[in-house]
Amino acid sequence: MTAPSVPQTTYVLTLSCPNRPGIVAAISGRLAELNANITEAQQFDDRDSTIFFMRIVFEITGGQTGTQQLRDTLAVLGATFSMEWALHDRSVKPKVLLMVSRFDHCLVDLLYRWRIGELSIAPVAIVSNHPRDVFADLDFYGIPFHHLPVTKDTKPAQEARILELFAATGAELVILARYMQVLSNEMAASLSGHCINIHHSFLPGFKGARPYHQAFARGVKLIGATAHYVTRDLDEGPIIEQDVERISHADTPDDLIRKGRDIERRVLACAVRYHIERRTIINGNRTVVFTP
Ligand SMILES: Nc1nc2c(c(=O)[nH]1)N[C@@H](CN(C=O)c1ccc(C(=O)N[C@@H](CCC(=O)O)C(=O)O)cc1)CN2
Repeated sequence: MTAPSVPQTTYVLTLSCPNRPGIVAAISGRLAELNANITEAQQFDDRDSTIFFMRIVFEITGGQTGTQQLRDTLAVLGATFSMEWALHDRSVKPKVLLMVSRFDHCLVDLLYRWRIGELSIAPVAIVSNHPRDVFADLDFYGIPFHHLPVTKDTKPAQEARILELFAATGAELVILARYMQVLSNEMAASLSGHCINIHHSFLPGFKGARPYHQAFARGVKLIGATAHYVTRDLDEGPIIEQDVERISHADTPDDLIRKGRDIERRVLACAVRYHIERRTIINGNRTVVFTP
């Protein structure tokens, strides 16, 4: 008769704290006491800010008691080292709220990656400032769609409804998949660290609403896309991922928009994956990204 299998959980621990000797030894020592098996460990010591960053993936056997004991141990470590830490059970798919305006290429790409199991998310809502019929030929696979048109007067109320939806669905990430409304300072603050935007330029170049036309007018030879955490300052948030492609004098603005779609899709998908795999830690107006 086979022994009942003890549940095994894989956790991702991310942390940051003022740098000092002994942090890694203390953490790995405590995890060893809990019979945790570390499978990945990455660290970065930011000399500029003197902050230490770390990401640890480990497996631990044992049910609920294990988790609470683990959290208690980390709380003590956190107090000892003045640590900000987050523990994520890797089997839990993060609930995600997707936002889009008229251009749906990034939304469709994310939904495809989710549907084939490449992106381990749980989409809970799609929000647009345009009506459902703008996306008439798109299948949203039963994900609730919310049409929240935004004008100068309705913006505060519509943003409040988005935050209500965020809370009611238990979402932990908002993805601006070409959502072309500037979020208010209050909205950006409420979603701080939980909202990723795809900007269709290689930031810091060509901020704002029409970057491809700006790029064409400037005559650049490379175009790009940037995924960043959203802050109150438009297109200024901590960058998670960027990519570029070479273009030529022969490319029209429409050519740039076409070539840009592919860059936007892959940059946003990559940034979302890094975020949900807890590979990103915000470091002031920058990020630490522990890439695979
Ligand atoms: N607080 C923030 N909100 C948003 C950000 C951000 O970085 N911080 N990024 C944008 C996305 N974006 C570029 O990536 C962007 C979106 C919209 C505009 C803009 O000027 N919009 C006009 C209206 C345009 C329209 O209705 O089509 C406006 O809001 O007046 C610039 C850049 C998402 N939000």
